[in-house]
Amino acid sequence: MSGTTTGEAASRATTSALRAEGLTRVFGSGPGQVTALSGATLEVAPGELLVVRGPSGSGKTTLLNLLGGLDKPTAGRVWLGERELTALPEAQVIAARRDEIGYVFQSFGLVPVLSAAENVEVPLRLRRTPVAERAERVQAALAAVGLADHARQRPYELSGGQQQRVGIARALVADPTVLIADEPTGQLDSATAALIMDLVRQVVHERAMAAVVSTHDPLLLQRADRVVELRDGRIVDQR
Ligand SMILES: Nc1ncnc2c1ncn2[C@@H]1O[C@H](COP(=O)(O)OP(=O)(O)OP(=O)(O)O)[C@@H](O)[C@H]1O
Repeated sequence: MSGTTTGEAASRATTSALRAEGLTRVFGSGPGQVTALSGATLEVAPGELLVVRGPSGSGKTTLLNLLGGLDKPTAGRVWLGERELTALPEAQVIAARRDEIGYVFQSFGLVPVLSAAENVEVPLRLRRTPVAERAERVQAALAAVGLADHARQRPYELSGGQQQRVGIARALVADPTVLIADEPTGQLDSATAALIMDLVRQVVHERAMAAVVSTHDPLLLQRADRVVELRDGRIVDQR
């Protein structure tokens, strides 16, 4: 029989898609040193939407960048499923970002000269998905965000909400296990923001992704399965 510790580790491995322990990030050195994040511990289950809230400068972007493997912590660890992301060599971190994590950005991050479909296709090109498979997956991802009829349009021909739908389709197309979205509604009016959060919630639940979404907007908190509140780089509330 396995001991308690092994049993706990096994059950955690099966229930949490993303986990962080004691995450700390210090920028700079000397008198200008800033502790952007201090000792953040959290976990996110598959199909769970975790919203990170907090005032400007509280450390939301710093936390999301660390969880998504876009930055390295000064101290602390991140696990992606059973693998410790923070212990992997850089090439494997890049592969994990490409294969297992979808990102959505506040400013959408679309390539202006590419159509909606070509933007959504980018992660599949990076993964060297066979050409024959790509078109089908791109169309399915656009349909999932309600943009099946906008595949050929360029970003400037789409509204802000539609552009963010393209951003979400791009994040979904490679079937990641984790979704990281930093202020995905920050550039949208409140009605569009609510629709985008509803969409994020729907796809996260349908596809059993572990999602971490940051927001300033208190109205969006009701879409969360769980909320983490940051103040001055510390988690002050988790519920
Ligand atoms: N690269 C960096 N170099 C120095 N300081 C940084 C850097 N990135 C963030 N900081 C500082 O760390 C703190 C947390 O910043 P962060 O961007 O994570 O906050 P935030 O909650 O996402 O803010 P906002 O809501 O305004 O985007 C701030 O004091 C910020 O100035």
